[in-house]
Formats: sequence, structure tokens, C-alpha cells
Amino acid sequence: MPFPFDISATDGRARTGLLRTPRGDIRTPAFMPVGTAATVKALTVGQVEQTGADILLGNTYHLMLRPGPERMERLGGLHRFMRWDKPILTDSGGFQVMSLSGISKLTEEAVTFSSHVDGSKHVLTPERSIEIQADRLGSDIVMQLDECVAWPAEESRAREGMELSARWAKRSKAAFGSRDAQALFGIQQGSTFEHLRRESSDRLQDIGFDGYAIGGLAVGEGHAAMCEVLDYAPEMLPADRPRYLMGVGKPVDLVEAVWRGVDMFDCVLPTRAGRHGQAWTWAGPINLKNARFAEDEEPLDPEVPCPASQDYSKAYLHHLVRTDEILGKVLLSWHNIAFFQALTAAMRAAIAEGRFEQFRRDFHARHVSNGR
Ligand SMILES: O=c1nc[nH]c2cc3[nH]c(NCCN4CCCCC4)nc3cc12
Repeated sequence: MPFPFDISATDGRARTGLLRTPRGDIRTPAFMPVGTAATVKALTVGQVEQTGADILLGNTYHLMLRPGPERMERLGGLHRFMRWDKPILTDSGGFQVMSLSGISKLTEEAVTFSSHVDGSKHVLTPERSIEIQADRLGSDIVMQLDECVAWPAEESRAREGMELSARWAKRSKAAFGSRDAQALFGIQQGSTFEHLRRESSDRLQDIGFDGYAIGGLAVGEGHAAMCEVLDYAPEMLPADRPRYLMGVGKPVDLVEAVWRGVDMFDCVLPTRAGRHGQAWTWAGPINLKNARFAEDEEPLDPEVPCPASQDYSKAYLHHLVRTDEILGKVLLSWHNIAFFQALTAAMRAAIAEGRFEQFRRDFHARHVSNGR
């Protein structure tokens, strides 16, 4: 039985709902903070929970290298290890192998690679990735192993990657078997070719998954090209199951993707950019390193319920960023995650009240064009 996904309202192509899992409900549209190596960088799980996040993302690639799958299982699994008892979605590792480990080889059977940490050899097959995610880490939502083709791709290369991913989808489903307390998502591929994405979607649906991810995007194609794919890709996937856009993105990416029917997101940007002084606010992105904030005693964004925006001035945050203080990284990571949660909460409310079109217009006027 797949996790119940109750869509409570739609507004155009946008949906808002509840994905119900044994470890808790996920309000959609949902943003998943990235907890790469069993931590959302610079934040405690208590702080992450305070932002309103219902679910975190963990990376199989990083966790299989350190602390390792079997050690993680001996320590009670990822939830117990990091003291996060709400849902966790894990990526399957293939994308990180291609983007992080220098040496890797992709065959029909597996992806083999050398660790970027110590050069040790590792093998990931669809079956091993499922075993690590579902049985060693104990994740609630498991991703199939796939191949994310680099952009731009020749159509023949995009087809090869899409077809390999479809064959690996079948092997992932067979390895996952039928489980009540965990879900398995398939990943749509096909780069920027509509007919390949259609074929990918049809093959995934023939196999049957609890949810469907849109892969192969946020790989350098840019916002406009991504939106062109999202003009058709989400609706090729079943309307009654969650649609998850992997690796996305900036606030404007989330708004435009929700507008086109996407329900779930993950991205390292809020925490990574936060560590480098960038803060997102309702009035647009700003970088606190900028000298103009040196004596600015205004709060960062009074509408965002977090210490950085409620208790401190921009001048203080500017100082912390300029001196590269740890507290600056903590406060801005906290603020950005809180902003992304406030953004998805505002979108859920706008869809529920049938005013998402107005929300989208206001957002562009206030957040995008302003871009101070
Ligand atoms: O096709 C995918 N299959 C499995 N996992 C993925 C993860 C992805 N992450 C991204 N993009 C991440 C972009 N991000 C933006 C902020 C800076 C770091 C990189 N595309 C993805 C596609 C996939």
C-alpha cells in the first residue's frame, strides 16, 4: 500500500496536500532541507524542526562512504543516529557519484567509483542502493538508482540514459519488493526532449511507484529551459501521486515549478549560500557581506520567524559574515531554511484559497524584479 497522498486543493495546475507516512505527515508543496552527511549543516535537528520542515533529505553517496552502511545499521539507522524522528528521503547515490567522485565507470550492471575522501573503490548497483537506503539507513522514501545525463545532451545520449534509468527502475522496484512502511520513487529522465520524457514516464508508470521524481534538471540548463521542460513533464506523471523535482532550487524556481504541478523539492542552496553570507528575503536575495549593511540596524526580514531575523540587526549579521564567524553561518542557514519553509507554507495557503495566480504575480513583483 503506497503512502496516502491526499490532495486537499488545486489551483490551476498547482496542488496542495498531505503525504502521510508512518513517521509523520508531509505538507505539500514541501521543501526538504538537505542533510547530506547526517546533518543539515550548521543546524541542530531541533532548529530544523523549528523552521517547520516536515522531512529531510539524506545522501546515500556520502553516508555509504562515512560512516558506512553496515555501521549505520549497527547504530540503529539514520533517524536514530541523527536524532531526527520525522520522515527522511534519501537520494540513491548515482548523481553524487557523477558530480563528486573523480573516477567512476558506468555499465549496465552498476556504477563503480573511487571515494573522493580516500580513493577507496565502491560499487553501486540498483539492488545495493536499495539495500543501503531501505535496510541500512532505514529511509522512509527511497529513490531508484538512475543516470542523470549531463546538459546539454545529444538526443541519442539522452535516450541511452533514459533507457538505462528505466531498466534500473525495474531492478530497483524488484529489489525494493513490497513494503508498507517505506516508499519507493521512480525518476523521470529524458533531458530536454519531450518525447523521451514521455517514454520515461510511461515506462515508470508500467512498473508502478509510490511517487515520481523529475530528474535530469538543475544541471546547468538555466531557469528558462527548466521551466520549458516543466511546462509538460510534471503532467506526464500520475496526478494522484507526489511529484518531486530533484535538486531545485532558488525561491523563484520553487514558485514556477509549483505553478506547473510539482509537489516536493530539495536543494543545498539555503544552507550553502547561507554559509557564504547570502540571505533570501521576501524582498529578494541579498548578500550580508555587502558594505551597505555595515550600519543597517534593520532586521533581515521581520516576516521570517527565526533568531537571525527577529533578534539581530543586519549590521551584526554583516559583521559576522565579514569576520567569517561560525554564528553567522548558523544564523543565515537557519534564516534561509526558515524562509524556504515560509515560502512553501505561503504557497500551500494560496493554493488552498484559490489565489495562487495572484501570489505568483506578487512574488515576482516583490522578490524577483526587486533583487536588491
Ligand atoms: O536526475 C537526478 N537523479 C538523481 N538525483 C538528482 C539530484 C540532482 N540535483 C540536481 N541539481 C542540484 C543543483 N544544485 C544547485 C545548488 C548548488 C549545488 C547544485 N539535479 C539533480 C538531478 C538528479
